[in-house]
Amino acid sequence: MITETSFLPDEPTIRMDGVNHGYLQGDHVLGDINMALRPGSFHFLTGPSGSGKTTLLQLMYLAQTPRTGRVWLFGVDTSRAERKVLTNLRRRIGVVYQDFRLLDHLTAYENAALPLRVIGRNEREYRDDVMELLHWVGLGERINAKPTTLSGGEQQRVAIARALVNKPDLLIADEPTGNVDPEMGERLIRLILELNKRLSTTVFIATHDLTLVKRLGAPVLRLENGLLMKGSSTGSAYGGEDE
Ligand SMILES: Nc1ncnc2c1ncn2[C@@H]1O[C@H](COP(=O)(O)OP(=O)(O)OP(=O)(O)O)[C@@H](O)[C@H]1O
Repeated sequence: MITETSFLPDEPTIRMDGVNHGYLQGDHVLGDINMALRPGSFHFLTGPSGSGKTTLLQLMYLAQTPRTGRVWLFGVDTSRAERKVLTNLRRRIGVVYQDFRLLDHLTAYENAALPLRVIGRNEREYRDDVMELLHWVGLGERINAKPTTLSGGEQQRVAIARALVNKPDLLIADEPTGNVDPEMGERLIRLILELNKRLSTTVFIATHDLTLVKRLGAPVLRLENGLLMKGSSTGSAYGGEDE
């Protein structure tokens, strides 16, 4: 059993060995996923609706445990780690959920600042950073608004700010531009790219937006029939460290 997190900089940020997962007896939403993401890499994940993108992301941020196979995070085999270690690993991941998961009783500012509050940071230290981030995602005028009064796109931008506020080592985003116009979508992805370059954050983004993917030119992995393929639908099965 692993009881503490040691930092292993040369290890992939995330590695999956023989991961198989499904929900109903006999189904295989994901079959034999083998992959490794290098620290500081940036990937898009595409695939038809229902191909298992959200499932794969949930396995990455430990919201689900694979039926078989292993998930390694920051060099730690999560199947052998204690709960306390898993909590610490999880805190190094920023997640943008497809359904946002904002807290309705908190303002946009409070929602975005939540990860910092949870780890006990002093508001005086982080207030300016959170405000700057909210301005950057175009919500400078809406910092005191509650989620129920925000549009879908505005809620999505709060969710992105919340995922980035802690400068995570790994950012996982499920359709982060699904509710904003193309211009705002590109601006948000460029913000994430900046984080990727400046802080070497590893980024993994599931999206249907193939136009955006093409324009940004980042490597693409594609889920098809339960397998992870490189690039387009004609690409080869993905079985190793990314280039
Ligand atoms: N909690 C669940 N219980 C049962 N089946 C589920 C559950 N979650 C997902 N599934 C099924 O697993 C398959 C993959 O779903 P998933 O949401 O991972 O796909 P996706 O590629 O993210 O889809 P989309 O692009 O539409 O969001 C689908 O057939 C879905 O119906």
